[in-house]
Amino acid sequence: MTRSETLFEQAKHSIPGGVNSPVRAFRSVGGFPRFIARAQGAYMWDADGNRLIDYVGSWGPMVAGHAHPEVVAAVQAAAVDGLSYGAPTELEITMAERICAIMPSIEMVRMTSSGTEATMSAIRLARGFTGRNFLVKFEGGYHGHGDSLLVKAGSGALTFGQPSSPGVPAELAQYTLTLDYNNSTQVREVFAARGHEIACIIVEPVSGNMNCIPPLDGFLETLREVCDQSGAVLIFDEVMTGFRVALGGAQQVYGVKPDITTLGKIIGGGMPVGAFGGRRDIMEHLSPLGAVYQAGTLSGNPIAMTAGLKMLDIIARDDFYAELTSKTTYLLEGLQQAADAAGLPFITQQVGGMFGLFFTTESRIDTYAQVTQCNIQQFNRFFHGMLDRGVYLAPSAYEAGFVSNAHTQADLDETIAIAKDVFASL
Ligand SMILES: Cc1ncc(COP(=O)(O)O)c(C=O)c1O
Ligand SMILES: N[C@H](C=O)CCC(=O)O
Repeated sequence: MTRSETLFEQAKHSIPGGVNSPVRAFRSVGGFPRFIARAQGAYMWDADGNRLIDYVGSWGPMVAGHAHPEVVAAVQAAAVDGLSYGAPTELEITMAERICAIMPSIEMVRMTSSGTEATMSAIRLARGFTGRNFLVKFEGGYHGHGDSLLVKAGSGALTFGQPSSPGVPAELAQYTLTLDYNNSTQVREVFAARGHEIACIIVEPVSGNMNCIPPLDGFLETLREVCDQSGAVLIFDEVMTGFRVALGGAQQVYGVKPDITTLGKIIGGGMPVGAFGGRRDIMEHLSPLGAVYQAGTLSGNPIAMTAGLKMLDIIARDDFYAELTSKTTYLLEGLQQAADAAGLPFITQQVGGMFGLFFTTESRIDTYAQVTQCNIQQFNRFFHGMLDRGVYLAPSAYEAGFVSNAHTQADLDETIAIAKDVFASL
């Protein structure tokens, strides 16, 4: 057995499924997860010493590469001043002001310790603000594991066959209305019938938890319109897309302004962080100003704020996103050519530094139903072929992939050359 296999067996005795987050267990693709010993730039090294070119990037946060020297130095310097105070700091003001400057739809923001907390808190706030109970989400959309949001959810919830988790009371789940992503007609119909009961729509503006699916023209605009007409709150869950598809997130790319935005991943520079923010008149309903309660012992943690602020410095530099986007495009064009040469039905989709790989005869994928029709077995064989040769892709056909600016031309070329071999072997 390899060291990773041995560790996995050991882990299963004391950690449910051997992992602290289900997708890591590789159940969707089969085999055993690689236990990671260290990471630097575009690479991770597993417990057996294998170097892996990484296109997961801790599920998004590592947009500038692993262990970026500036982030590491900032964290080391901050740590000697204390790890947590449970009292306000100037760093938190700097972080809030930076977020508000980057995303003009955000007038006030509150930090949390995870994306899940951010989305849970955002929907509670929307319910408290509107006095309504129902929320709209989209099938295959994943917004963390808050009860109201674990209904027909994406990501690991989808691949483990339990998109609607046991443990979520039916009485609560009934308030979650789940519609089809990219289906504007259905959204209009539901709002025409029940708009007065709906507190909010929560949407991944680019869907990244059922592979990578950009919004169709007019879809996000329709969400904005029905919310304006009904008084519902429009929540863009940009935990994944924020600072990933562009500095200002999907709302910058598509020019649609949400009422509330949820953030996470990149904003923590690799530390556990989330945030939610938006219109001042809504945010002022939060405790201690307003009656909607929300709190966190480690919220605004000084080390996390330091890492996140350094990350914001790095990604705000000239051409960061032009470079990230062109690297991603280069990779995907290379993969497409390699698949074409092998005669395989395969397409890719991309928004900024985020991408999707689909084994399909379709020319594009716009819906959850289409994703489920893709050749998942072929993806799984591709995944293992790449992994065996040193390329680490997301271990599921229902996850997006991520490029970082630490990926060099040589890394991308190496990945494409490996993919040529693997496609030919499928
Ligand atoms: C779009 C989206 N929202 C929310 C979350 C939840 O974030 P976290 O895993 O930090 O709780 C995730 C990722 O897991 C996500 O991709
Ligand atoms: N798709 C999820 C995050 O975006 C995967 C991360 C996890 O659940 O561990």
